[in-house]
Amino acid sequence: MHTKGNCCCSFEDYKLTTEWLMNQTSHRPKVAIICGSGLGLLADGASNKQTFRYQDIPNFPISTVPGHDGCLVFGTIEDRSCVFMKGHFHLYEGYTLCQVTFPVRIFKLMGVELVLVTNASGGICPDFKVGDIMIIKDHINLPGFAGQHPLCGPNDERFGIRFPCMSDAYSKDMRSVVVDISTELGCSDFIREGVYCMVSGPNFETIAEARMLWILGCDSVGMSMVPEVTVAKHCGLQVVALSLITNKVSLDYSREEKVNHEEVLEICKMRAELLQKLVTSLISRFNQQQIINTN
Ligand SMILES: O=P(O)(O)O[C@@H]1C[C@H](O)[C@@H](CO)O1
Ligand SMILES: Nc1nc2[nH]cnc2c(=O)[nH]1
Repeated sequence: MHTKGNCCCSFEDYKLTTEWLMNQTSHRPKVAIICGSGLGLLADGASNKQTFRYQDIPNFPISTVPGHDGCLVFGTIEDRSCVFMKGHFHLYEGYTLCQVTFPVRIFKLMGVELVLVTNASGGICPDFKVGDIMIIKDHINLPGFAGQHPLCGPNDERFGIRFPCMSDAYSKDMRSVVVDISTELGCSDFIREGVYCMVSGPNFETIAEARMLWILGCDSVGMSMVPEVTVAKHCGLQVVALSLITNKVSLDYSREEKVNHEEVLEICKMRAELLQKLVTSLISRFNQQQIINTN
């Protein structure tokens, strides 16, 4: 890869990877699903699967975090060709934001129209319970405030404009479809809506940090997704994002619980089946043209 300002990938890098993948598969996905920590199981329901390990794909970073399998799976759900990222990339792994978001631009060049993101996060809103699924309605890009932003550096107009609008990053129509689906599936008790804040990690929050985030309007906190969503929105993709609340973030010095990654993965396992049903139904609605291009 070449270095261009803050960006380490050129348009040719993106093109080369896209062409390599398109030459290996006959799938032409319109939907990409980015599976967060421990949520790679979401790909298991697909048929006609074709799997590529990240290390075998030109220019692709590799996953270094437990719970992130590190492979790209093409498959069919409800007659719709999809591509799943089993594992995504994080700043705390030492990747640049250009590497973290590399796959999103590959999806764009492949012809993807909708990116469905799942992740794990800690619940800050005191009403949230472990195992709740938060439909993300907005985010706070905390690393972005400090210049760790995936769109810093020369802007490539082939992907999008210099100053993209982010006030509608998470499609309102799609969010209401998720609410409808959760009612049909009888799981609306677990469904919340809220604001996700990205921190770089890798440590979980101090109590003072958690209190600050709550005052700032954050309902949950995690270490991913915002760069991918920003790049997806920049290049005109629709986005829907679901965050699994895997732990409650402590706002109180008297609380004894200590969060750890194993607990995060355990809760992901517990909710993987429900998330899979939600994701499948969402793809099928997309398939029925109910929510396509209505952003
Ligand atoms: O990769 P995601 O954002 O789903 O997972 C969160 C953030 C860290 O990677 C990990 C910490 O347990 O969970
Ligand atoms: N930053 C952060 N990321 C998480 N991912 C899962 N839980 C948490 C959490 O409590 N804090």
